[in-house]
Amino acid sequence: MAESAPRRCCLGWDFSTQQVKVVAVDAEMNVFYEESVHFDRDLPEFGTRGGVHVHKDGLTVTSPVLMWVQALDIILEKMKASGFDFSQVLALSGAGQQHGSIYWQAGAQQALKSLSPDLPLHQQLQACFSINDCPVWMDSSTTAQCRQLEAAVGGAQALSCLTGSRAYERFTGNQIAKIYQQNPKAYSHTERISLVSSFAASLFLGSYSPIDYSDGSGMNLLHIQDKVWSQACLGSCAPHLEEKLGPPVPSCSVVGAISSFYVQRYGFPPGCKVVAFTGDNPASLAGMRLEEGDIAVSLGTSDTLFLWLQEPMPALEGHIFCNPVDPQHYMALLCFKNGSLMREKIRDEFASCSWSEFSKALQSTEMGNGGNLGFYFDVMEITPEIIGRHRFNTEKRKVSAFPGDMEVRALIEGQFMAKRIHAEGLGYRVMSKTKILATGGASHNRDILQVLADVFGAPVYVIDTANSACLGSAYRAFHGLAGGTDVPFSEVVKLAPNPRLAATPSPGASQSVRSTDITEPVLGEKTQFKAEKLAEKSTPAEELRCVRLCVAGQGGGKVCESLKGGNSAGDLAELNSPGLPGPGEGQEFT
Ligand SMILES: Nc1ncnc2c1ncn2[C@@H]1O[C@H](COP(=O)(O)OP(=O)(O)O)[C@@H](O)[C@H]1O
Ligand SMILES: O=C(CO)[C@@H](O)[C@H](O)COP(=O)(O)O
Repeated sequence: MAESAPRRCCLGWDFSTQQVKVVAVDAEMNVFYEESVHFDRDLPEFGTRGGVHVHKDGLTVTSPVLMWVQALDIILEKMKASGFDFSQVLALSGAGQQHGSIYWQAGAQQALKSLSPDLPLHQQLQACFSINDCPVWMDSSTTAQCRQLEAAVGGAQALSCLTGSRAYERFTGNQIAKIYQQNPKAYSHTERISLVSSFAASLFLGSYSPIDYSDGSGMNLLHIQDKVWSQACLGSCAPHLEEKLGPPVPSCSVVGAISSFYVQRYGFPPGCKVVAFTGDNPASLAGMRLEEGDIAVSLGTSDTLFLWLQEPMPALEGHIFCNPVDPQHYMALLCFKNGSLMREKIRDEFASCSWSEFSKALQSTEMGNGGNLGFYFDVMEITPEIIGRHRFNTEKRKVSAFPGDMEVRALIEGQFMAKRIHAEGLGYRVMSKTKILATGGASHNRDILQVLADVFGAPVYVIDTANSACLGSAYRAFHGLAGGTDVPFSEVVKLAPNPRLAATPSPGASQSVRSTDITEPVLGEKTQFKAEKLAEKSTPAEELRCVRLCVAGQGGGKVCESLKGGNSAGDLAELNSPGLPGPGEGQEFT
């Protein structure tokens, strides 16, 4: 709740997959206010599940743009009703789910500039969008556009060297290309294309906000070293794209002052600054004050794993983004689509729809799950591209089910094992000083964090606010206010509370790695090699391929010659690329 004594602060927003959230942070870096609006629960008229619409083809996934606008109206009204003192807000920044795109219709800029304080935003912006249902990060319908883009720039590795990633279906350039090809009329009526982050910033600015370098790196369009749009990529995706995107800016830029709409309707000070919004994962990096050598694991709608990098080393798996708090540096990211919604499904099937029953199942089963392994991908996974549930018993035979509690442990161990193996594929090594920083909704669950500590063999830390994207956005607002690039981010947030230890590896974790061969793929060193070896001994060919895909992904492989050099994450591992399955049918989350 807001306090009555005036408290100068910055606001941090997060427009994530399932909700809009906000925190207020005071000058001593204390969080003193939090609020959220949940799309499914608070805006049922939009008919979303998990904040999205999954279309009949199982691949197309969208969210209604007006739902996001209305969610902002609701959360601002909630803040006002609680007595929140908007007059104390010095600056604000925010984050958005990455990759999603918003299409502003010709004339929308004018509507944004002339907002009346007498009406909520959603009533005034109804006619501002040429696409009402926006593609979001869960979409995997643009394989054809991905292949076109890679071919246009000389292949997947060449695209990765240029933009930090090979072509991914959810990346915005490929989504824009699909809109242009399938709905050219809507494309030509579009005067501006925003990411979810820059769209949200535009709502506060009352004018189009530029895209920041860090979230812009998730589009397959930005030259991540030169920090300009790649003409080759733009040209391959759609005509006149550069003018529809506008020039990208450093992530710590002040993009303007808040619109008079907020001054008059809510009492924000007219000088309140808007600092460029960025992607939710980059914002989380800021919120957790990640340092080189640490690894962050975000357990939100998606699961992501990210680290700070000094030098970009783009490969065929994972992503390199411009760093949101230091324009000279980068971050590496792996994204797993089957995150919280997959855990919710297993919870509902095997733990009576209850997180406490889910925790009991983890407590009642042994580390290593007696040698039973499971990989669960109810929707087409991103890392690696695979679908289905794949369980292997102690004899390494594929089985169709486990007893309930074992199923829960197999899911969580399998999810973290995949994360460790894919991180190692990018060159990351768990070392004695490694800290894992956990965030996102599932980081509330201590039993899940214990498995994370056991699988990585490293301590897990959390911050008090599980929403590190909001927190990072407030910190970034302070950074922008203090002068952005001229001031080290670490200096601005030095008063922020340190992360708290939440779990340490259980005694015997390393013991069980050595003592039983089946736990090695889950807990041990050289995991990929051993998992493959185990599987080769006893698993039929098709299942072996599945294990390989699960544990090894598609391989990081070659480093771009031009980018070779020091890498704080260690040397990039050469993986044997096992090849990928063709795109399969997606499934609806239910
Ligand atoms: N106690 C818990 N144990 C495991 N998962 C949880 C728990 N509480 C919340 N969650 C998960 O957190 C998810 C939301 O995480 P959050 O980081 O807020 O997502 P997003 O930012 O993508 O909207 C929910 O889908 C839910 O499954
Ligand atoms: O696609 C990615 C990252 O590449 C996702 O991580 C989205 O950014 C969605 O974030 P959450 O809503 O799950 O936090």
